[in-house]
Amino acid sequence: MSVLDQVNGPSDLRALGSDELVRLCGEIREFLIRKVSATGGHLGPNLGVVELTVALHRVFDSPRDPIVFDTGHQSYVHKIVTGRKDQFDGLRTRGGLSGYPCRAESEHDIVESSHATSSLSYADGLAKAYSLSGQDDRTVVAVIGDGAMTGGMAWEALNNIAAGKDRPMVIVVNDNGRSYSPTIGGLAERLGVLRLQPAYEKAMDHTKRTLGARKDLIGKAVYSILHGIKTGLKDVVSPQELFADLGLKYMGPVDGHNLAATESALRLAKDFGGPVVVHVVTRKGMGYVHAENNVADQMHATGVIDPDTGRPLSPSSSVDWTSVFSEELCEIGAERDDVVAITAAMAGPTGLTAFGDRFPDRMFDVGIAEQHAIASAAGLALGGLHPVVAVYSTFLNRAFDQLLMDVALLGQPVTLVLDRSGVTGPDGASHNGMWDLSLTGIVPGVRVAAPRDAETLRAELREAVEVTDGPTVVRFPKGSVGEPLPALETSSDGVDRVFGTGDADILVVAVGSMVAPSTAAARELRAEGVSVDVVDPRWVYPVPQSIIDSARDRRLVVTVEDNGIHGGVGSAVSAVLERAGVRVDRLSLGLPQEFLDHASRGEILSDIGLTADGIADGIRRRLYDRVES
Ligand SMILES: Cc1ncc(C[n+]2csc(CCOP(=O)(O)OP(=O)(O)O)c2C)c(N)n1
Ligand SMILES: CC(=O)[C@@H](O)[C@H](O)COP(=O)(O)O
Ligand SMILES: [Mg+2]
Repeated sequence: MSVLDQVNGPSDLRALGSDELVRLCGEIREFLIRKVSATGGHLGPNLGVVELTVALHRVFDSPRDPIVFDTGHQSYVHKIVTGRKDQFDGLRTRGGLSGYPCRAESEHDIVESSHATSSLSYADGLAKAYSLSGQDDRTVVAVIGDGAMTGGMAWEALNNIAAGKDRPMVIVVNDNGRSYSPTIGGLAERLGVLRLQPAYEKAMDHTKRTLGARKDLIGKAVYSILHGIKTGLKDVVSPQELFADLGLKYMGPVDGHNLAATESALRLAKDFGGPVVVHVVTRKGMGYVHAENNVADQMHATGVIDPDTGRPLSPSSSVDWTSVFSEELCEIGAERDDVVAITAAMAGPTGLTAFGDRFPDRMFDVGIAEQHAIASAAGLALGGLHPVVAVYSTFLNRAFDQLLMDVALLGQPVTLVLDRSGVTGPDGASHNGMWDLSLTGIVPGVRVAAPRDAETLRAELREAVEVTDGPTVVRFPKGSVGEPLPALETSSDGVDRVFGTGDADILVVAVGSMVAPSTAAARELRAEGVSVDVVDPRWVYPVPQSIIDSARDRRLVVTVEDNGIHGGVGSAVSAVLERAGVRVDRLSLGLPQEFLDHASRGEILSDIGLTADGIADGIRRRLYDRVES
């Protein structure tokens, strides 16, 4: 029987001896490689926290001592040792194990959002609650990556945590030197240099073990020389000063793959009885050569791969939205040297790597700091440039005020490119980009484009960077860009009719990725004698006048969008029609205002009815109050 077979909860970990623990960590690593290769997921981050997570659950008494994982993508080991190892075949699939902590799965899972940098705020709140309710014997534990530490909220929280000298809290900084790519900025440098001085660490450890025991002159002399080196470094790097200056105790750096060392550091920190930062140095992808050697992102997030080669089992042959954006931005960048790009630690996933390679001086990685990304873009625009900020749609939520008050209020020419708009799927509720059309819809002066295919993406991106008097947004979904959808006719204000004769009973206003299924639905309905026109506004905000004019003589005006149904394009169209005195029956099709459980994008859109059949049925129901059997 393997050691892992004996582990069905944290208490089982505490009964294991050191040899069994070494075996267990090896077995967990092999388990992760085998299982995550088959499902896809965050293989690299979880391989990096095997020993750390085992140590955490041996030292702390979860859930009494809550362990809050920041971002949560590195919580697979936590799930394995808290009784869910048998559920990994369904990882990130409908009805299967979530790829992030999930309160419904376990009492050991405290938070769920996959948005980085909120763990320390949760921890501060939990610690205050325990203090106020007389539960001072509970230690709050937060595990935050070096990448997540580049988010501003971390420093807002640390500022408050430092004031709670008597509130037990252990903040584990899991420092693997990377977000997707190497972590950037002053913090990374400070965390990094000590991390890169293993010789110093080994010398210090050796001294502590040998000479440190000697209280004579030699022992003291050698120890003080080494300590002097560390102190000497302090002007340059030492993170303990960084945290100590905030009034926080700092311990480290600790080798996060040395289980005994990590455990003893965590025990010391737990006994301290107040807030302690434990700086743990780990390696993303540890123990899997194909992850460790993956220079792009050390297998931060993989699809289904061959575990023996690390290569995708079914490499995608179709062109994806991100690649089309990446290529077009590079062409724009070659034509206009005032165009600059900003990423929030996701140059690769958002397609900005190529732009950065070609125009290194015009590419800024600001860390996981979307608020700073957009506010600094306003500064770049005020300085006469045209910044293009590429983020995942869901992360715009984090920086809405910066779009509204730092960009739009000043009418600054900033272009936001929102990748992963609409339903994303396997990453669960907090990763769906289902709020961006609602959020941007209330920004005065904003112009929002939703391309339907590669050609309209290229065109609308070019149109966006030509705008000089306010923010522009271009949003598109995850995955393949699909077949070209040519226009039959284009109105004077740029609205494309993609189906119908232009005088049909029903007008369908389809947004972006919903143009294709809406057109297929219209074809289905035409075969039943129902006349439908399908138009693509291309620029959905402000709502084009020709949409208003075209709605006047219709039996029904339908809007279809891959966005929450409240406050999106459907709401905007209804509002402008009402303001224009256009009385017409309306049907808004979109995502329910709910947190959608993880499943594939296709499964979720099908469940909701944002497919050709679903859209056709929605229209039939409105027309005849019946559904095609
Ligand atoms: C607000 C926000 N922006 C971007 C992301 C996308 N993202 C997920 S994990 C990750 C890197 C996290 O780096 P780090 O905190 O160092 O954790 P590691 O993967 O290295 O363990 C990023 C940028 C996110 N989850 N949340
Ligand atoms: C945890 C996180 O935010 C990202 O790693 C995300 O899982 C990546 O999503 P994509 O696979 O859509 O790039
Ligand atoms: Mg990291």
